[in-house]
Amino acid sequence: MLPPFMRLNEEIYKQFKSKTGQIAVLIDPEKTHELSVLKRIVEKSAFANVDYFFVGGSTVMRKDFQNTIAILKSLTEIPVVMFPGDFQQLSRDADALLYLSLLSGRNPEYLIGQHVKSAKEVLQLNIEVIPTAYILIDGGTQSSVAYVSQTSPIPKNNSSIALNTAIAGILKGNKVLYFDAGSGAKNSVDSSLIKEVKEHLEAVTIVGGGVRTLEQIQELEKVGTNVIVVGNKIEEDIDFLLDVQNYKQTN
Ligand SMILES: CC(C)=CCC/C(C)=C/CC/C(C)=C/CC/C(C)=C/COP(=O)(O)OP(=O)(O)O
Ligand SMILES: O=P(O)(O)OC[C@@H](O)CO
Ligand SMILES: [Mg+2]
Repeated sequence: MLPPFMRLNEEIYKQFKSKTGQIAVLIDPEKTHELSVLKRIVEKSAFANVDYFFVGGSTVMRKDFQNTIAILKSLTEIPVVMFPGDFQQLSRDADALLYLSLLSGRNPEYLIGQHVKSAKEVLQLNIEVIPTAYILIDGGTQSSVAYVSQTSPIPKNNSSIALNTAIAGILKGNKVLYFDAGSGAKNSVDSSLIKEVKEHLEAVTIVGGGVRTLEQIQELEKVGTNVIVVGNKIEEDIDFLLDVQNYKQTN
């Protein structure tokens, strides 16, 4: 028998693939789980034509994670995608799960351990599962993900390791490449890396970490990034979504 998610029609994956320059707002349920705050974010995101909500964090309790997703689903039609920091961060209310393997690291716990611990639960969620090569690139500050996973990111100036990791990720069957400079990164992922990756692979690309300006979004869109993730900037300044609205209208 096929696992249930294989019978689903890859709706979110197809949507990722369909366009470049899509925007995902990252909600970290550890900081943002109150109805009133989520309501404000949802309203402004809908106005800005945001494409997805990603939900996750490096240290989130299951209860906050599941409540946050349930609230988002009750407020909006914008797809809600799980971006889990660990195997506790699962909910059956979401639209899809980024099934992350932390390929930039060499910690077996984040390559297979977390997956084994949650395998049956994931199968029973009966939602779209998107195998994702998760690749950390040095963003100039130690990121929570690097700390929590006890791994080192790929050095920023070594595009050859990053490219080879991406190729290996696709050869291993991942369908999406997520390059992350880490939450609150000083330097976001260089568009030149994405350009190089796109010259070798047709894969869907997601980029996040330290994206705080429309110029960065535009640069990343220009080289073919499918989804650009913005977290901290919106936590600090929700009106950045007005700029996003402007950007979306003119691009
Ligand atoms: C198999 C399942 C269910 C999960 C996989 C779990 C794995 C392998 C995760 C990869 C490593 C990891 C810890 C990813 C975290 C991704 C994430 C949600 C980052 C957001 O970081 P923040 O939590 O916003 O950072 P701050 O704590 O600085 O806010
Ligand atoms: O919070 P920021 O810096 O936007 O980072 C987003 C995300 O990709 C981190 O995992
Ligand atoms: Mg965060």
